[in-house]
Amino acid sequence: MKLWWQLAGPWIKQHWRLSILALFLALSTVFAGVGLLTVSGWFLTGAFLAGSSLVFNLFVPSALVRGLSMWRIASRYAERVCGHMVTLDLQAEIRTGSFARLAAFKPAQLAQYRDGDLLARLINDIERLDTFFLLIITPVFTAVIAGTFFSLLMGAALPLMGWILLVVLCLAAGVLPYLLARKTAAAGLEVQAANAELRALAHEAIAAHTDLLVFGVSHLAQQQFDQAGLRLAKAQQRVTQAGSFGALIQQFLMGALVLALLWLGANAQAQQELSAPVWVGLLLGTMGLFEILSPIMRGAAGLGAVQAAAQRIQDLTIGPAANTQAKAVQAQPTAILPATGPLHLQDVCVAYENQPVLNGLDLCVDQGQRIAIRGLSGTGKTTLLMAIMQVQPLSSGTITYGSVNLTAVNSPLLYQRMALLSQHSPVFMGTIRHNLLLADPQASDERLWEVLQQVHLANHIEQIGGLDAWVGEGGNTLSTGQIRRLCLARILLSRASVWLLDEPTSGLDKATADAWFSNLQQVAQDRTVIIVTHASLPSGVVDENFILAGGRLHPQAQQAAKKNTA
Ligand SMILES: Nc1ncnc2c1ncn2[C@@H]1O[C@H](COP(=O)(O)OP(=O)(O)OP(=O)(O)O)[C@@H](O)[C@H]1O
Repeated sequence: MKLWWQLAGPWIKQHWRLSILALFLALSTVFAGVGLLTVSGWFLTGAFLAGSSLVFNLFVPSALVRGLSMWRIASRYAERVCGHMVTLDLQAEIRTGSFARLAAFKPAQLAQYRDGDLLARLINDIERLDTFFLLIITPVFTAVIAGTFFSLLMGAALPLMGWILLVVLCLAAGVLPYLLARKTAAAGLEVQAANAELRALAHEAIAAHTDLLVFGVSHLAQQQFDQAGLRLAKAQQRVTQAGSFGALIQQFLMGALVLALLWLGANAQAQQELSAPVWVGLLLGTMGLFEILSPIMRGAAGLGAVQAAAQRIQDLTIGPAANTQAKAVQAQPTAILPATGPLHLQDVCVAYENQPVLNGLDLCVDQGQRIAIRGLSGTGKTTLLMAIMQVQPLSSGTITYGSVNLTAVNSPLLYQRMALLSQHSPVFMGTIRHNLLLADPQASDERLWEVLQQVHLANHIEQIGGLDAWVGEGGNTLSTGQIRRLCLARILLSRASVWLLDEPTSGLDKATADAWFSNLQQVAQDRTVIIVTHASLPSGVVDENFILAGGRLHPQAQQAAKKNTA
């Protein structure tokens, strides 16, 4: 409950009128239903007895039956609409809030989670939370109010019957669901975890589908999937079995209650303490109350899963990773970053799990200068670019741009000044135009065609239908080299003053790569460009070459650079 409230509380406080309306409409539906059965029982018995000489007013009960049935229909409809508005809006609020917090994570924080698990948290777990309002809060609220009211009514007719009804309702709507919730807590946890595992495995298997086929190991992925599916099925079975057993006991209780009321009522009627129409009416009304009880049992059986889901969402949004992010955001001063200036790295150290990768690295790049960084695989070239983008935190040292320390600059401003083409820059599902406008939403079509020309992709885009040509998920209608060129075109559109290009021409043939590099000076104009590459560059593309080795940059003569990469 506490976990759920932490997630749902802010929305409910903001929309308390709608939430209370939903609860009262549920209560109104129960009152109409129970009232309808009570009056019907009273009416039918009274009408029957009227035929055998008892005087009975037929007009009032028949009008009540019609009125209550109309009330029940209208109230049920309004309750469904309102209840679903609450749960769906609440779900949307939690989902968008969680996504926004997740979007602010740095890649290293996101890397702590499997993609499929993140999806499971944002979809399955948030969906699971709706059970709490619909199957716990609403029926318990109605059971408490309608149950107390009806017990008082019953007690007014015959006190013992009222007490028995109250005790049985407490057992059926309180004690039994509580015990069931405790019994299914562990299995509920398992259901959510197994669901997440299944999603993660499916996600990974789809991503690695070709390799799994080529290596002939798809059966291993299948086995893992089967095991997770079996684990989920077993956990769900445990929840269902416990839930069914709980429902059975509840039915027994209800049956025993009906028998007790029949017996007590028959005695009271024989002793003329209770009229027959009132007795039958109250009995049927009691049976109408049972309508509230079955959702409570379903809700109680799913409470463990709700608890687990709320915990998993909390771990993501206010857990350690999110806290680090929140602290970083709080601590972020809003220094103004100049549009141009020298980029200066001083004594920069970066380590992964205490393993140093960059170790006292120094670099100074003037505005408009273009440099290339080479080095053996794994020496830390990507890490260096990530450190400049403030994506990878420094263990020590400083990075300044125009004399402003980058740690003092908030991310949106930093990303206006610096653009990164990473090794895994993605193409998003959508059109070519959609993918390009991400870098500059105001860019005209002429400008888009211009950058496509610069990356030697314009002809192909014309052939596939122009800027509105659709590229599939991850750009799967394009070749690897075409995807890379589209990402390059996106960078060329960026108005940032510093371009950080990690293996910009990977996947391109040498002629296209050379042509692109040769054009770089013209397209980059007065931007600072740092290129991480293993390729040999045509002469004059960069002003300086460096080798990254031992965690530091070492200047390299142009000629030596060519030999090194040849
Ligand atoms: N998130 C991470 N957690 C732990 N170690 C990491 C992480 N990212 C990178 N490393 C390690 O840091 C080292 C430098 O990685 P980096 O990707 O910066 O190398 P690189 O020089 O760009 O390599 P390549 O030329 O192959 O792209 C590698 O040994 C790598 O295993």
